[in-house]
Amino acid sequence: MLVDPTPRYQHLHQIAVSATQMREIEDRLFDSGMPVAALMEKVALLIVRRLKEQILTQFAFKSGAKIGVLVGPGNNGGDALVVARELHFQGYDLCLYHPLNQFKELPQQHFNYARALGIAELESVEAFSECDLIIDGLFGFGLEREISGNLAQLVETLNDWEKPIVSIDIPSGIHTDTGEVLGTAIRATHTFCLGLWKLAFLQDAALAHIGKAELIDFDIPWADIEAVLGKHPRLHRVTAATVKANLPLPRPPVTHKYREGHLLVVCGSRKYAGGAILTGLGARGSGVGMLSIAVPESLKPMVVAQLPEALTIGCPETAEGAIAQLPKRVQLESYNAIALGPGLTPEVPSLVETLLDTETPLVIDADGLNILAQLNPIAALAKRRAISVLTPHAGEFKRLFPEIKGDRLSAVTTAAQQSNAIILLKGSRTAIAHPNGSVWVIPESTPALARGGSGDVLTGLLGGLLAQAQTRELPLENTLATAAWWHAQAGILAAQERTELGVDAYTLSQYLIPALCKL
Ligand SMILES: NC(=O)C1=CN([C@@H]2O[C@H](COP(=O)(O)OP(=O)(O)OC[C@H]3O[C@@H](n4cnc5c(N)ncnc54)[C@H](OP(=O)(O)O)[C@@H]3O)[C@@H](O)[C@H]2O)[C@@H](O)CC1
Ligand SMILES: Nc1ncnc2c1ncn2[C@@H]1O[C@H](COP(=O)(O)OP(=O)(O)O)[C@@H](O)[C@H]1O
Ligand SMILES: [K+]
Repeated sequence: MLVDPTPRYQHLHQIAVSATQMREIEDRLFDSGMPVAALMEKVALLIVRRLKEQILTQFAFKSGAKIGVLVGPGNNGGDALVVARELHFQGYDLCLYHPLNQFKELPQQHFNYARALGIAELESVEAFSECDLIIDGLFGFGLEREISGNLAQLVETLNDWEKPIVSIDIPSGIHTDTGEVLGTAIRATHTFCLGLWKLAFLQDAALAHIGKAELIDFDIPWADIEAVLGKHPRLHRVTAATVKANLPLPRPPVTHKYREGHLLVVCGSRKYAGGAILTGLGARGSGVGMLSIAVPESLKPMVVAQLPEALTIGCPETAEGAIAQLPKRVQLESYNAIALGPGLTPEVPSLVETLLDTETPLVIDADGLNILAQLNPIAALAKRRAISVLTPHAGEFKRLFPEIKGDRLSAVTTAAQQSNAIILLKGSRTAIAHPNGSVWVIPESTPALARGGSGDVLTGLLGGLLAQAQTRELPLENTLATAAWWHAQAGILAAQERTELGVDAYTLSQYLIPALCKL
């Protein structure tokens, strides 16, 4: 079974669908006998309820407030017309604008009734300038081509006013799957996503348009979801519920430090010493049983001062102060995981080649990725027998996989399949793709993390959890998703307490444990 219907709410938030999948699921509902008009009515009433609870109270709109409704030709417009009718009955001052003259049959009926009720119809969008709130029911998941000409102008005019805009299902102009702006798109302050999360809500490209997002559950039967997505959906929205079941907690009462994972961090150079410290602090936050840190010999006293619990390995260094090689006594196979990259400098490719040759799971970041990019990454990774987790940001991703184009979710999926490695593509909505095709996305984060060093903390945290997962036999996919979710939550908590400007990478590492306590 994909889902147990009892905790519906939890499971509903762990999946997301494409426009095609949504249409297939809806068709199953209609084929089973649910009347389209009844569903539209139900959805619209749920929207009205949340509008009143959330938005109309938030902006202290009394009944009588003026609300403009932008109505499109399809069912998205139909939803908007039912919402308009209900708000009209509840005493709000409604006006409609429908820029396209044709309607599908059901929206046409709702339009006729709205007209019969005397709801005002506007000749142009300009009159919306007097509205307190605008509802966007222009296009939903049926939009397939670019918005252009007068329609595009209209959308831009609405955006320029910077009024509160509530989009129904998806901001009009956003591609439901890729999140791309098709010509132009509504910049909503709130979006009510209907039924199931659409992929666009997990794409960086759409985020500036979505505003605050909320899912409106209209009781799609699980059997229909499962029939379309399969028993094991490939796309996972990572939530607190995913994570709770996959932390290396509680620890067994009888254990010892090596049974709780031994991570080797290979990071830092004289030029970029901080990378080693931040990666070490991320690893410390993971609770890993034993932490070893290999750094250039000259950095050893600094690392000992910052991370006294770690076993610090001083390495021979180049004239520039990069690690030249690992000391011979270091047995790479004795570690449960190795995290490498932050602060290494691109100077010594042979170091990365040595690490790639091991049969120990690797987390590769930053300069580790830059070196890998020069080595023909696909060939280098194909030779590996153990797990490789690559953690590129968008720039590093391009250097590693210059041929792969397309939206973030499909690009990261392709990269994992081509390279036979796990690719964690960092960004506002970090996505982790596995060679078997499954993708895990972190749906909630904070721009406070857009700051030098936050990725280094993630590398350490990932490495530490991966090492623990190896000894505790925790599921790999869930473990990596847990690390990325936890990192984002630490950022969110730190930003709540210290503002988005108060989340430097060191501070972020100090919020890992408080974020866990909150969970
Ligand atoms: N089924 C249900 O009861 C439920 C459905 N729901 C709601 O239905 C929505 C999906 O409805 P939908 O399939 O009717 O598509 P929608 O997004 O309204 O737009 C399609 C229309 O726009 C037109 N058009 C497209 N692009 C255009 C362009 N660039 N410029 C101009 N025109 C363009 C296109 O024209 P055509 O391509 O056919 O020429 C077509 O007429 C969904 O998002 C949700 O809100 C939910 O409430 C759940 C219950
Ligand atoms: N706008 C954003 N919203 C949420 N998270 C972000 C945003 N920008 C960056 N991040 C996160 O911050 C981290 C930055 O990592 P990275 O780019 O490697 O920086 P560095 O190498 O300086 O540590 C990643 O985890 C990324 O997902
Ligand atoms: K819309």
